[in-house]
Order: sequence, then C-alpha cells, then structure tokens
Amino acid sequence: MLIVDAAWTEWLNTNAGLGCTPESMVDAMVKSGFDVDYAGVQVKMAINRHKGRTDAPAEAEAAAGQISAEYVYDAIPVASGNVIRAYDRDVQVLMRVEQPQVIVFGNVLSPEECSELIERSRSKLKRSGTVNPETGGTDIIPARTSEGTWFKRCEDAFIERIDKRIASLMNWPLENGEGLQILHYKVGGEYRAHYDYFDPNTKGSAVHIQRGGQRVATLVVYLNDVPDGGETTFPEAGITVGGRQGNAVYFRYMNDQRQLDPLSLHGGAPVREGEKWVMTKWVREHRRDV
Ligand SMILES: O=C(O)CCC(=O)C(=O)O
Ligand SMILES: [Fe+2]
Repeated sequence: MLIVDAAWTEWLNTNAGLGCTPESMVDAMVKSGFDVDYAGVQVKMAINRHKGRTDAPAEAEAAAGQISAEYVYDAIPVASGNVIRAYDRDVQVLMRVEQPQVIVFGNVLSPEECSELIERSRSKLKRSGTVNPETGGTDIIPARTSEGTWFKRCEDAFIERIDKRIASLMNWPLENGEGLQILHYKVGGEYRAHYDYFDPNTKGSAVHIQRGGQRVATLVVYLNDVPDGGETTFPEAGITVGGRQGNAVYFRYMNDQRQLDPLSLHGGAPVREGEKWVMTKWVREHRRDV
C-alpha cells in the first residue's frame, strides 16, 4: 500500500497550485500505484490546502500537527485487558488493531440508552456538513449524506453519565471532548472516506484548532443494528466494522509527537437496508470550553 510521502505531497501541492483537474491528478496517482479512494482524498485535500492556504504556514503547521507516512505507533491511552471498567459500566474489548490504532468495543451503551439518544435526536436532525478549508464554516457536500444533531458536553444528567463513561473508556480528559454528535443515515446515506483530524495548513482548520487543538481520536457508537450496509470502513487498512447496537469503534490518529496517521482514513459505507444511527465523540489534544 502506497502512502503519500514528502515528494508526493510536493507533487500534489504543485499540481493543485497549477489548477490541474482532480480527475487528471487521481488518474496519475492511480497509474503510479495508489488506491483510487485514497488518491481521491489526497487530491481533494491538496486542492483544499491550495484554496485555504494560510499566510503563516509554519505556525499553522506547528498547531495542526503533521501528516506522516512514517507515523510512529506509540502507546495508546486506552486500558489493556479484555474488559474495561468505564466509569459505571463494563465494556468488552472485541478486537484490537495496532496499525492503524483501532479498537472495537462491545456493551458501551445499553439498548435503553441507545433508544433514548435516538428519540431525543429525531426532531432535531439537520443535514451534516464538513469543514470549509477557507473559512472553517460548514459545507454541505455529497460525500456526507447523513443528518445529525449535537448534545452539549454534560448538558444534563443522562448525557453527563455517557460523557463520563466515554472519557473513562477513551482514557482522555472529559474537558477535551467535543459534544456528543448523533448521526442518522437513511438507505443510500454514507460518509465517504475522510480523516477526522483537521487538515493541517488550511485557514479553515486553524479556526477550529484554535479552540482545543487538533483532534486525536474518535469513538463511533452504534445505536441500532443495521440490517445491511452502513459499516465503518478503513480502506487503507482493509478493516470493516459492522454496526451492532451498543458496540463502538475507537480509533486514534495523533501520536504524542503530534504526527497524524494517514492509515486512519475511514468512512461510513452506504446503508443498503434499514437505517443507521450512530453517536460520535471527537476528542482534542487540549481542553475545549463548551
Ligand atoms: O458513520 C460512520 O460509521 C462513521 C462516522 C464518522 O466517520 C464520523 O462521524 O467522523
Ligand atoms: Fe470520521
């Protein structure tokens, strides 16, 4: 599997700067042996970098970390063992992957908690967006066709219990977490391959990084059983996680040296039958005020 190194980054930046079409760039990369999904994401990121380039790249880079083909897999914060006591609940460890760092958990939420989260979200759903590279605002794009809503961190006793359980499971300070995001995908709904970290060196990312720093890890909790499709996939790692109510997938993509892991590319596959509800927790390097 071929990963973008410094020379390819320069090639991407140069061609994006010259205004080459994304198709021609993807084509050239595929001919050189890159996976087509991966190439598509890299080209999109290069074009975004060009559009959203900042006047202070060194500073932005320092704040945002560095995507590295030589990512070092240092110690994961999550506890060892097959069962982890997470605040008020015993969570099972179903699978651990070392590179990229991915863990599948069972029994993170009870069926009642899943139902309550779904019912409390239903009437609040709005089409999900992604970060605009120039402004940091929200773009609605065809690659992300879910609808979603947020609960503020610890906004009431029920949410607080879940936030505390997740902080304990991820072994990461509660104050570093973003709110809890609920996502709903209908048949055909998907979130194509992407990175959860903010793309270093774009103005749009800098807006977000200012508040709490870079994202370091994600927990996606499945709130229902999806009859067909809707898996969380890691195309560069060849991993597919099927959603099951109460289970979760954790992945970490920023290490202690502030490198960002290109293998953490992931997406939500299209739902083929039924619907898919998940809850996402994105955690930051630093504390983040709500
Ligand atoms: O829906 C999924 O399976 C993945 C969601 C995701 O990648 C995200 O919310 O960042
Ligand atoms: Fe994601």
